[in-house]
Amino acid sequence: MSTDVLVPDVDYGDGEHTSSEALKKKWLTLDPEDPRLQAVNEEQEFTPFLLDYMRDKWHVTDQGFDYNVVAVFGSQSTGKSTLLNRLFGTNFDVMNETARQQTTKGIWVSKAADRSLLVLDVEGTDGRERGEDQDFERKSALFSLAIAEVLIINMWEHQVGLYNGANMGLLKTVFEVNLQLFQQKGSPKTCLFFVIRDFTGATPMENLQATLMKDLEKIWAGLVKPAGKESSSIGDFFEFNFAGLPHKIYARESFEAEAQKLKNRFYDKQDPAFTFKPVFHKHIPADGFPKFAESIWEKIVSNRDLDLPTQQQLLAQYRCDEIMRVVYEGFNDNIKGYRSQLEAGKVLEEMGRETEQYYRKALEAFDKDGSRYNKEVYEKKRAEFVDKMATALHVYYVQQLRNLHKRALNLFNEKLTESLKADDSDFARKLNDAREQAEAYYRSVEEGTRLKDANWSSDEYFFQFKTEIDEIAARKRTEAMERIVKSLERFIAGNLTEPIEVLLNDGPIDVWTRIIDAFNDTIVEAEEKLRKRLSGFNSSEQEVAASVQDMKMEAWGILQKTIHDEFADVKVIERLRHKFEGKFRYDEAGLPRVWKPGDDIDGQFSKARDEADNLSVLYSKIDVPLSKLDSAITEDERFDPHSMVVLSPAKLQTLRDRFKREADLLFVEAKRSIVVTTAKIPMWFVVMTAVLGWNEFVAVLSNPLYFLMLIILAAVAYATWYTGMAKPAFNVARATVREAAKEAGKRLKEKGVDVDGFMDGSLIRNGTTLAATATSEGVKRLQRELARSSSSPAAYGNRWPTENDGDAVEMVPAAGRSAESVSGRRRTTRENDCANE
Ligand SMILES: Nc1nc2c(ncn2[C@@H]2O[C@H](COP(=O)(O)OP(=O)(O)OP(=O)(O)O)[C@@H](O)[C@H]2O)c(=O)[nH]1
Repeated sequence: MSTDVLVPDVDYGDGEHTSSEALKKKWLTLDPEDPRLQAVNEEQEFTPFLLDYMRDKWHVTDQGFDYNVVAVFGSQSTGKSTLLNRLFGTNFDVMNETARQQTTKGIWVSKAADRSLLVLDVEGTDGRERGEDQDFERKSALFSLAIAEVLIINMWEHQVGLYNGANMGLLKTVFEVNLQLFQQKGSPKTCLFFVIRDFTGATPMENLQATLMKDLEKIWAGLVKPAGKESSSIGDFFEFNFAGLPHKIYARESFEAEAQKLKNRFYDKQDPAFTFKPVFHKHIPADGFPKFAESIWEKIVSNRDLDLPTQQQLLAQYRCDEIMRVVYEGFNDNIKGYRSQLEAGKVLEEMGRETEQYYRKALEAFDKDGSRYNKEVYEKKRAEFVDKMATALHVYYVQQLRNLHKRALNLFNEKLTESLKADDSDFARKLNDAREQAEAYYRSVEEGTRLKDANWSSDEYFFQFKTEIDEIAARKRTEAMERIVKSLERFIAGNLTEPIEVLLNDGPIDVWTRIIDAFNDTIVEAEEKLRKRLSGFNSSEQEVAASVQDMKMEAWGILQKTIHDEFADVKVIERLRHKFEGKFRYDEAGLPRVWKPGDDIDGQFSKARDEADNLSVLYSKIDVPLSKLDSAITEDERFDPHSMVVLSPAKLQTLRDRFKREADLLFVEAKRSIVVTTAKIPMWFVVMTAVLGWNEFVAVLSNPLYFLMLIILAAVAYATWYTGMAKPAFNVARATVREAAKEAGKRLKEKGVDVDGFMDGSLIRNGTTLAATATSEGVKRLQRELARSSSSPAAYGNRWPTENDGDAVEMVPAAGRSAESVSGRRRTTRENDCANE
């Protein structure tokens, strides 16, 4: 992870804003090749480039706590810069010997060669240029004390023992401020490293050291200490090191040798006198150092209370926020691609595994940098960070659950439909299998998507999912049961339709008993089938009983419908006529009757008619006791006792009337057939023909030519009849005769002969000579019969004619086909009459 952080605009200390861009512009005169940086300029402004230098030029920001800070203090032109350059390989400006002017202005910072060590070269104290103004040296001392682990106090040997020359006044300030800055127990100590320049050795170092310590103790004793720190010693807050450096010019070799030894104390960790002890470290992570240093300086400059622990906490907050922001950006870049896919309704099965990785990586990166800061702040910020990432992921989790919900439901639907494709058997097991698969899929994707650290609950979503599965299952179950019932309905209908039709056609006296028996047998069988099929539904006995009950009522409905269909008007009339004709038109042997004069047509008619009428009465209702029906049907509230009535009385009467009209026609037909038969060949005509034509008959038989012609004519007649050409031939002949007659009539008329009677044409129009040959007596009988039979239903007021009704009846028109038929026959009769006349 990168901890690259731009110089912020906000001072985290108290919210005071700094325009870093403006500041940067002002500072842009920097030489990019210069490895040094002026941290604080003469106007007491802090550089906006410290982070850039530390990160890009010195590469220190990623060092965590593995870096050190050293600052040098001392009077002006005491060789401080020379010392730092010699010890740390820096290139701070060194005073020109000839000018003897102050060279270091403000505070400069550079990185030591070959080591993560920041070196601060501080403007010399007692400077001629600043005169009596000690403000800057106090501020710079405070600043150095706050951020540096080691303060090198640079002084000439001859200054030891002098209050001002040894900077004792400044040190007093340092001690006082230190007491405020590092009040808390366990706060880091600071190392005060006294380097005695131009050390001659005349006074042993131990003596110089003792003198200095005596002066320092004296200053410490004179300090007003804060409450709780009254008895604290100087050693509680500082450690002291001492070193002497011979004259740089007059004892060059010794200077170099001692300088090398001194360098080792800053570089060599194995050196027992190694300066940078962990206890001196200020615990500011390298990446937070620029901001920390800046905020400290701003506090100092603005003369506000400088509470270092608070500053450290604030820095921790600031840095943790910064780290969080940077890390979260990377995390968000990784996960944002899922959004569009989820919104498109996809189920991303790998998303959970991947987001978990991104989450772990981000947390690791945050921990790496954030954990170096104040623990309390870091942990708080970490929790915030975890929450932030989890919140972002939870949105995806919920969307995933929504998509998953649909996908798993589809899966359930598909599985169930597929398994029920063959049949509905084992419905409960198939349902359970499909449900288990869908739920397992839901669970596995849900678990895979859930962030391990989060305690998200999917219970509500899962409950909703299960509820919908239940709804689908219930629907599928209903559908499957409906299919079973449907197939049973087909079975019931198939079992009932034909037997009912046959029974109704036969019309035995116990027709209803037999129909109900067939019905009862069918529902017993259907119940058995239903129970068997429902056994795969894991239904309770109560549910099964309810289904059986429904099935029985359904069966009852089917029976009624079947009966209803069978009792359509046409069918009832057909059956009655069938019954009637069976008795009236056929004899006991089943042969068609040929009515002859003297036959008891009326008797047969009455008998057949009564039988048919009885049948219509039998049909009128399902004539069985209710007890014969399954009590489950008769006791059901849906059962209507009126459903036993097949034909309402009014309907029955209408049908009877219609049938009677048809029966009447048959009766008339029968009567007419006798008239026709009778009218066909009158006996006297036969006798007269035999008598008058005896000679011709004998002549034909005795003459071979005539006889041959007779045979030929007979053969032609037979062939014509046999090939079905008789009627066409007859029509042709009739048309020819008619035309010939017309022609003849026309010619006769032209010659003045009256031919109207001849042109009447009734003989020809009737197409039969039989009517012409019928006797007027026969025709009169036919007329009587027609008049009597045609008028019977209306004339007798819907009752059958009796012996007393007499012949004189009123003619009434009959409806429908019967009426046409009757009127047609009336016409025929009138025409016959005309012919006879
Ligand atoms: N006598 C003596 N002179 C030294 C020593 N080291 C450096 N000088 C000289 O002292 C003069 C000042 O040196 P600087 O290193 O510039 O001193 P400084 O304390 O950094 O000066 P400012 O930054 O102006 O405060 C230079 O002319 C050096 O040559 C030393 O050990 N002894």
